[in-house]
Amino acid sequence: MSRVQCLAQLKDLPAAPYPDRGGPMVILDATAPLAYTANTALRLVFALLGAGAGQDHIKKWARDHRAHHRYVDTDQDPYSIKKGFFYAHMGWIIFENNKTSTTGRVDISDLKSDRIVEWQRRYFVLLFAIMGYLVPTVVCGLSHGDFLGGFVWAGCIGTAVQQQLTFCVNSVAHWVGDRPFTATKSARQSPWAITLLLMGEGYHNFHHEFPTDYRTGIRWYDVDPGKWMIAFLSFLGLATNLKRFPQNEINKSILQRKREKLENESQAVDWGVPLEELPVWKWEEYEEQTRTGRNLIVIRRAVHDVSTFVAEHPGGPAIIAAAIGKDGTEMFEGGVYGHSNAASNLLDKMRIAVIEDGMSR
Ligand code: HEM
Repeated sequence: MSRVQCLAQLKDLPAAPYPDRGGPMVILDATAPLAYTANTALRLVFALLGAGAGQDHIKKWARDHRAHHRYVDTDQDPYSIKKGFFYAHMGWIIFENNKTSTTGRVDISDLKSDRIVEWQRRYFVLLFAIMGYLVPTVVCGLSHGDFLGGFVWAGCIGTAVQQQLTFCVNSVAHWVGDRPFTATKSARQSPWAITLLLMGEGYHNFHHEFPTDYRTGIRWYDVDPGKWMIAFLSFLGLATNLKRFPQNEINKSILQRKREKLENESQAVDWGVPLEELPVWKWEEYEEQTRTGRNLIVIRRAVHDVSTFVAEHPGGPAIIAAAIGKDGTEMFEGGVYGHSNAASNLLDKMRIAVIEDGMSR
C-alpha cells in the first residue's frame, strides 16, 4: 500500500453537504462519522507513512482536503480545477500564500485534539526526513548493499513520483473521465489504468458524491486498492466501522444521471412541434383545408401535412392519398398496414395542428 493512499485514507473525512448548491453553511460536527475507524496502532503507522509522503502534516492536509470537498470548484476550494489543470495539480502549492489564502473555513477541532496528529505536526520535518529518505536508504543498503541507490531511487525519486501521483487526484481525476453519479461537481471517474496508479482515487466522481463511503470503486471489478487495503485491515481487526452508502441511494443517483444525459441527448433531436404548441382546429376546418387541395391526414387527433411525402410513401402514393381528408388512425395503425415506430416518429414531424376534443370523422 502506498504512503499516498495511507495518508489520504487517514484524513479522508466527509464534507458538509451541498456547498455548491447554495445550501446553508453547516460547520461539520467534529464527531461526524469517518469512512472507517483505524485503531491507534494503525493511525500511528499511517501518521509515519503520511509524513514520509512529504505532503505536509495531517492537520494541514486534512484541512485542505475538507475545504476541497466542501467548497469544490469554487474560489474557496484550495486546489480548484476551475483555476486550471496546473493550478489544481501543483500550482496551488507553488503559488499559495497563506496570508491571502482564500481556502474556505472548515472545522478541524477533532484534529486539534488528536495527540497523534499533533505529534506528527510538531515533528513533521524530522519524520519526513526519516520516513521519506533515511528509511528507504537504510532498507536498500542493508538488503541490497546499495545505500546510494536506496537514497536516490527509493528516497528522492520515489517520493517525487508518489507526490506527482497524489497531485493527479486533484488534477487528472477532476479532468478526465465521465460523471455517472453527479454532474454538479468536476470530479470524474477516470479510466481504470489511471485509477490503478492513483490507488483507486481515480473513481473520484463517486468519492465526491459519497465521501463517507470507504470505497471509491463500488463494482466488484473496480480497481480500488484503497478499498482492498481497508477491507484487509478490517479483516485483521485494525480497522472497524467501514461505512457504505446505501446501494439504493447510489442507484438513484446513477439513474438520475442517466435521465439527465438522456434529456440532454433528446434535446438534440427534432421530435416535431410539441402538441401543446400546435393550433387547435375544429374537424370542419380540417375538411375545409383539404378541400382547398392541401394533402392533410388526421392520425391520432393530430393533423399532418403529407404533401412532400405522398410521392415517397413506401406503400405507394395511392394508398396514402386515400386517407387524405379522413381520420387515418385505424388505417395507419394496422387497419391497412401496421406502421413501425420509425414511421410514427417520421409522422410526428409532419404535424401542423390538433383536432379539438371529440371532433373526428
Ligand atoms: C394513413 C394512410 C396510410 C396507409 C394506408 C399506409 C400504408 C402503408 C403500407 C401498405 C405500407 C407497406 C408498404 C410495403 O411494405 O410494401 C406502408 C409503409 C410505410 N408507410 Fe404508410 N400508409 C399510410 C400513411 C403513412 C404516413 C402518413 C406515413 C408517414 C410517416 C407513412 C409512412 C410509411 C413508412 C415509413 C412505411 C415503411 C414501413 C414502415 O416503416 O412501417 N405511411 N404504408
